[in-house]
Amino acid sequence: MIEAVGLTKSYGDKTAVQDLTFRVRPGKVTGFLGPNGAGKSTTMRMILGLDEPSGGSVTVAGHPYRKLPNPPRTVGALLDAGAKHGGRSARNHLLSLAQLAGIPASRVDEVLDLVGLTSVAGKRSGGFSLGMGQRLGIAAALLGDPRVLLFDEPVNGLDPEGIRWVRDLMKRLAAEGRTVFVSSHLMSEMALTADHLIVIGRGRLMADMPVQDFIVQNSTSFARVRVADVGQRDALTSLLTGAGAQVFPEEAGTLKVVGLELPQISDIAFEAGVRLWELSPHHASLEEAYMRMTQGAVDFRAGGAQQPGTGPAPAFGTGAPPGPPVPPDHGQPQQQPYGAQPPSFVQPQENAR
Ligand SMILES: Nc1ncnc2c1ncn2[C@@H]1O[C@H](COP(=O)(O)OP(=O)(O)OP(=O)(O)O)[C@@H](O)[C@H]1O
Repeated sequence: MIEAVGLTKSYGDKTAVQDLTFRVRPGKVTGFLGPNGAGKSTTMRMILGLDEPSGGSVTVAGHPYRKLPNPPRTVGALLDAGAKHGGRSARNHLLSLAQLAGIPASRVDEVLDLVGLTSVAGKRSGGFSLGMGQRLGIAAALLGDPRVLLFDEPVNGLDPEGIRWVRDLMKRLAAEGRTVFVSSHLMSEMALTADHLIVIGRGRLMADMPVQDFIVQNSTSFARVRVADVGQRDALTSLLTGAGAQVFPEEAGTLKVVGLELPQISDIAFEAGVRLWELSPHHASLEEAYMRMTQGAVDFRAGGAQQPGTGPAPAFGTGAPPGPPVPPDHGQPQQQPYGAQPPSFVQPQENAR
């Protein structure tokens, strides 16, 4: 179990993580979701004792990481698959980590086998593909056979086969009763992998619930309505709104209607003498719900087309409201802005077996 209480981290006047309280339970894959810059890596680093909280606390198996009696047996982590000595073979890389942690060398071959790297164990890891590098990072995380595992964006850059492999592995580890905490900015991936979701945006908790509940609460059904006479659109909007619907005009001239069944919309239009050219059912995807929930909580957006908090209000739906408008923050680097490379294995300098 991982438990955060009021966890906060500030860098100068920048608050990366704010008052996060959550529990990550064993026997489940818990997805840690948030857009770029939401504070996922910072949170993971605090869990692993690599960053000191500015406020609050976080414990793993009841202890702050640095006070764990036997860290590598308790927690394994993949933070950055690139953090390895490329000149070393995969086996030697793992052997050196095992030695530092007091883990028997025989475990190295076990984990190489587990991640499917046995046939390339003697090859320089510097020549590995992205997928092989991820597997090696995962092998390092598994070395101590820990009960708690953290993976930061483990499927980044992987091909579909690699993604599937990681997904199956996470599920298997959770089925063995381990605590599996995996970060991602992809809702679609987490919907397939995770049992439980913790969603953050701009460092704040936005959702903490089972995936199924998130789906039920956030996948919104709506109707798309096209009126024959554009001049009647506003009148129909008022009638539908009066009947309890939320109505949003769309760019194509259609109306998006939330909260009324299709026959109700049809009847209201019929009684008002409004001729419809389209009345169709639609379902917002989970990805859309997540985007809507975290809208305004995004530090970095591809193409720079939209600044944080300045996007359109949520078009419809039931997600949490977007955060308040926030000034752009393009001065910050996107990933691992700390200078030092985090280890792919949380080093047990003390108390190693
Ligand atoms: N050492 C630092 N100094 C200043 N600001 C930092 C530092 N580390 C992180 N930040 C800022 O804190 C915020 C959270 O960053 P973090 O890397 O934890 O987010 P993330 O959710 O992991 O994002 P990504 O998905 O892009 O990795 C960002 O605005 C980032 O710029």
